[in-house]
Amino acid sequence: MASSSFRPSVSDSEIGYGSASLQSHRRETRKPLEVESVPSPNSREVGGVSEEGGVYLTWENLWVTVSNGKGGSRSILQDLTGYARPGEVLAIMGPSGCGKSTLLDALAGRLEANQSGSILVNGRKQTLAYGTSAYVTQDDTLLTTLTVGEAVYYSAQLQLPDSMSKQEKKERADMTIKEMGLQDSINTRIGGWGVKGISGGQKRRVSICVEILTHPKLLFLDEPTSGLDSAASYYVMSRIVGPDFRHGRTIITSIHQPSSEVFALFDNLCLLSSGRTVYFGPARAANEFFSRNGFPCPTLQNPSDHFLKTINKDFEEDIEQGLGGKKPKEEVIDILITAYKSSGSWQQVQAQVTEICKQEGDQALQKSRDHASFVNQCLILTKRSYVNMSRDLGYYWMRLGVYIMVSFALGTIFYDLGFSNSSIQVRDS
Ligand SMILES: Nc1ncnc2c1ncn2[C@@H]1O[C@H](COP(=O)(O)OP(=O)(O)OP(=O)(O)O)[C@@H](O)[C@H]1O
Repeated sequence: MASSSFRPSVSDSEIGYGSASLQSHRRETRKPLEVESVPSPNSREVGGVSEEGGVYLTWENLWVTVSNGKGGSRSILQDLTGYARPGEVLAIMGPSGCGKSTLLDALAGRLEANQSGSILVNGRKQTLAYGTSAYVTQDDTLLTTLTVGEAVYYSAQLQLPDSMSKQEKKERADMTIKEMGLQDSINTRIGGWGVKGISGGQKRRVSICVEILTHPKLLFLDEPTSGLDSAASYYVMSRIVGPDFRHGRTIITSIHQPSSEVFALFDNLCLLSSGRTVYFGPARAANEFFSRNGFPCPTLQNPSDHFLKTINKDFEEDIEQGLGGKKPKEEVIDILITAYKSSGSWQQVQAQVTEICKQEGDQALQKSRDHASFVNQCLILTKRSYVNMSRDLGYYWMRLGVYIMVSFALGTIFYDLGFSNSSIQVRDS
């Protein structure tokens, strides 16, 4: 699991996690989802159930509330319902501040804020076990002095169990590096402030490598393409959500402004505006939803740009609604939210959630995977820290300089002090 600075405090809600995979001996007998949905071009659906043995995540009536600083509260997420299935990629999109990261955090069980509603894993309220899920945060927290290979290999040693040999861990690290297309940069330093290293896109991929070493069934990605140009974004996203990588995995990603090529990689889309659902459903049907409600995407415009422009109320600009004339943004958003709540997409989402939850009977809790023992973790961290410090000359020499200065300052106090009481009193005065 990704490093997390906080843990959930949701004891009063129905929310719970667990790791679960569908028991293999019941796989053949599982009923297909009976919901008629637009088939996804990317998913590997078999009789309505896209992938087997994976993690189905559903959330219903999810609210997240924070204090508004004036003794009251403010809802960041309002009554969200949705699902994510194995072998599929769910993209969470919306204007800045609409609640994308909050939704991801809530689903991943990393939220401190008050939340209510139900989040179920394979139809059950359960806790995701170690190694079942991973969370790639928006910021890359990598040691800049290590090479790509070292960063991934040290992580493999920390995360993978002692029952795996060093060679097996190395192989897993190499395979993951290859999977993310980083084999040519394996010996290049990550680099950072003042030291040139790999590119921003490669850094994002290293961060992802580190998180997927345990082969998590559920992957959360927070803005995996932030700071990348459109070509790099496509390259990164096509690696992450490509057919080989997504197989059996449930991937949920928040994303700001995908190009049309990147957008085409998504199966489902959750479009948020001020914490409310504007649209949830097949990504390729979103255009039709906007057109049907009077906001067609202009020719040659990227659909995702059009969606975001239409529902972004940070900048006052009236929007043309078909023949209905221009409408203020607030009104446009309300029209779309109301239209979604009365659409077939909304009914399909509810039906899918119900169907997924119905299948819970045959889903066993997955055992928590092992990681390196405490002693091994201490040894690996010490070694990694030593490598890091010895390579970071500025940090190393600056510390050495400070220590020498402090020693000198303290030494002068005792220099030529003598051994008698009077000499100590003289120095004291
Ligand atoms: N702990 C908190 N306390 C108060 N407000 C919060 C808290 N967490 C999030 N918010 C607010 O909730 C809203 C949604 O935040 P969030 O980070 O989820 O948005 P986002 O869609 O991910 O934004 P961006 O795309 O810019 O990263 C923002 O207005 C933010 O200020």
